[in-house]
Amino acid sequence: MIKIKELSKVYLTPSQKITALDNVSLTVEKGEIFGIIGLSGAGKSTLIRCINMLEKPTMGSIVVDGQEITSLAKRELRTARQKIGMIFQHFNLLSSRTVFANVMFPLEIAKVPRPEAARRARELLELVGLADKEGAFPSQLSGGQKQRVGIARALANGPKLLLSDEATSALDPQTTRSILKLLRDINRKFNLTILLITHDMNVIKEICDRVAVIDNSHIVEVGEVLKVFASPSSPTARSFVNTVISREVPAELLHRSQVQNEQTHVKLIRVSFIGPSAGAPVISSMIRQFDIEANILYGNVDRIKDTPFGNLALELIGPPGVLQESMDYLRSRGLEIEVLNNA
Ligand SMILES: Nc1ncnc2c1ncn2[C@@H]1O[C@H](COP(=O)(O)OP(=O)(O)OP(=O)(O)O)[C@@H](O)[C@H]1O
Repeated sequence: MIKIKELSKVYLTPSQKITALDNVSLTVEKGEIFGIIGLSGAGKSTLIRCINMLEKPTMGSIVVDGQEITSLAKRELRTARQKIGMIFQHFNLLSSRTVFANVMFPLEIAKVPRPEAARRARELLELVGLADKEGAFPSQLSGGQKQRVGIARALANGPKLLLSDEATSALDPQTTRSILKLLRDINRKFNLTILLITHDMNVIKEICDRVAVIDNSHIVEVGEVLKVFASPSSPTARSFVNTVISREVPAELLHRSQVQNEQTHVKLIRVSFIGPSAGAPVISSMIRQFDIEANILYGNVDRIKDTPFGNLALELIGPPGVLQESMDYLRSRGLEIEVLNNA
């Protein structure tokens, strides 16, 4: 649905040259919810504005739904934009228009005949759960309701792609969850591709299929959300994952000696497991099979989208060869293992 190749964006200000995106390549598949996460200033908004054709890239190519958008003429640009819906952090509703008239707005611009436009606007308000608010003005709505209007408006022209620019950042956690659930329902119902940018790893965890981590104008990691949570490979991804799930092992445990004596070593490992194959039976069968001692230091089970995701820190004590065999065994059963006291 989106193919970005070697995209760069440099802003020229009177005093300096700012590279907001540097050689970014990325593919978003049709029907997926793709999240881009990064700290403030990383380049997220610039990326979404390039995809939305609000910003012209300095270099590189962006293909949306088979069409190269970086070289479109004005008229083609208008038509291409109608295939892309967008929702915003601060909703961007027209305050002088009612809820109904806000949803009608893009349909008026697209010159859809009024009866058809009105039917579509009402259908969309029904879809977002605001059928009873069509005569209200934005100032009479809560934040969550305003974003629902924003979503209805973004869907008015039947876009193939929905872009979300920090759409839940101004909302409380409960409202955030309800808006994310609505986005997921819409994604499933219409097989609509959603690209969202956020600085909140909870948003990624809640609804995204894949995530790209952007740091300092570069994409530093891309992968399935479960995979990135289980084994983040870049320091930036690791610190985002740590904001959501506790993966920290107390320093005093990390610095304990690895060697009790020649025959008895200590390995501190982190085990991650994904899906219904909970880790516990695998761990207990490891303990039965190998002559080692295993102490659980901490453990938790979380959910990423609908999939259970567990994290366990274990201290394994035994002969070095047997420790290695037991870790190989865990890996052979599909668990991710990270040795924490390798120093
Ligand atoms: N119009 C502009 N002119 C000059 N510099 C800009 C412009 N827009 C963005 N920048 C700069 O480009 C870099 C990336 O900004 P961008 O807004 O894309 O980051 P971001 O990840 O979206 O941050 P935030 O989460 O704070 O919105 C920053 O250094 C920013 O100051």
